[in-house]
Amino acid sequence: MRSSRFILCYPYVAAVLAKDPVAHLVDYGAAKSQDLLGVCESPLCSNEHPVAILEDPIAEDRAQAAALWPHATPCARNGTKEFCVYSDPEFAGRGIGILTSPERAIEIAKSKVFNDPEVSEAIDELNAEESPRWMVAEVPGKGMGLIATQNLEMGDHIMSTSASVMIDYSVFYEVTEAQLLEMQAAAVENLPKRHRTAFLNLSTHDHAENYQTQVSKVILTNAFDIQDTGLVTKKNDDEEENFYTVFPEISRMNHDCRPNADYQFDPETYTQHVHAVRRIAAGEEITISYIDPIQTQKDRLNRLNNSWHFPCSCSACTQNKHFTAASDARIQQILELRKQLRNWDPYSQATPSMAELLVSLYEEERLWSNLYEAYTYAAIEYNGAGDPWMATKYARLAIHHGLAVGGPKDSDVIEMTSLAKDPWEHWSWMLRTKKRMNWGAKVDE
Ligand SMILES: C[S@@+](CC[C@H](N)C(=O)[O-])C[C@H]1O[C@@H](n2cnc3c(N)ncnc32)[C@H](O)[C@@H]1O
Repeated sequence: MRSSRFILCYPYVAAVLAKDPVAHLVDYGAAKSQDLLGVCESPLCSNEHPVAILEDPIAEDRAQAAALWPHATPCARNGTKEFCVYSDPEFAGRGIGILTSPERAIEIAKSKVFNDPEVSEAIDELNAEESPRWMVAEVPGKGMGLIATQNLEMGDHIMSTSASVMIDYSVFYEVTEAQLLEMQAAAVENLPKRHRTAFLNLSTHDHAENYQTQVSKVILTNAFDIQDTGLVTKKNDDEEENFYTVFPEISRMNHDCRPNADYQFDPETYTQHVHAVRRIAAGEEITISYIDPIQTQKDRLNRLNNSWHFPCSCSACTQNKHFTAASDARIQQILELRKQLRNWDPYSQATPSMAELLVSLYEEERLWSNLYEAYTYAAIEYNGAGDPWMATKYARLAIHHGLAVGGPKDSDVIEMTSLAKDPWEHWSWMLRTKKRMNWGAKVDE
């Protein structure tokens, strides 16, 4: 399962796309009121008014969070909800700024990554401001981009970096635009100079009139959507747990509908990792996809144009109409096959041959980032039909490719590791046959 996604719009206007996780999908078995106090104008934003603090339901959290973070201002408040900028200029050797509630700031400050020196030193080492594997250079028609400086193989590590600024989604719903601008700018100001410069050098897509707008446009043009990673505890289903996050070096990568690299966020280290998803030659541009690539050319172009405001010029978007029609037909068939393979009703038409076809369609479409999903479908389908050896072959391929894309904690990688270890003990063993033959029902009778 993907834990982060590149997006352009702020959450309240973004339609966030996620890739297609396989194993856990197998079904077997606005904006609110803006009634705000000014940024830190309220006595409740300061610890200097003990009477007000005693009467304030979140005073205790605010004081505790302020004690745990080197910087804990400015803040903005909406009724009983409050959000502040929590900055640690020493985090991972280059600093971080997080816009969130006092309660979540406490939880984050107490997490292992902020307390275990071994974890923080490890991130410090990973943080890639320079690398022998890539360099930043101008790419015609795209601004700056990342170029491979050596040949890379599928699965090769390209870079890992910790975040500059992380914005709790709730902030977007609860604070005014003016407050958001002020808080974002403060988070960037609190970064150490080198890191701040890397952030401010990023593309704003178009002209920015002042510093606050520049910071805001950098965030809009370069943020990743960190989703469902368990970074913070959700108290109920309505609560957001996503963070809008900038990783400056990684944000230099331009879009391609058939990219040669992919990224994954590790919540235990607050680090985003990038790996090659196919062989990349020295001198080639390193690219990622900003959108779900399993869409027809027209839908991809619309999505990039509407959300990102640039015309897609990648080879899959600019090939002639005959190749485009053939590619779109493959995409349509991929979508249809996935539907069948996900269906565990006795009347599903899914077979191992269908899964084989899915694998070859992903290959023809050069969907290297998604290929492990097709391998996962194939492994489950073969196992469901009682062929443990072909199931193991595809499980191993899924692990190999899935590690580069989703990492070791990806749900499909975990599922395939368990299948490869013992296909006969895996939940999918003979499942398709059992369903078709209604074996479970006979046993129950
Ligand atoms: C995250 S930034 C990528 C790095 C950026 N090119 C730079 O100069 O820092 C995203 C912006 O890069 C440009 N961009 C990315 N991929 C592109 C592509 N395939 N074609 C044209 N422009 C692209 C667009 O301006 C987009 O808003």
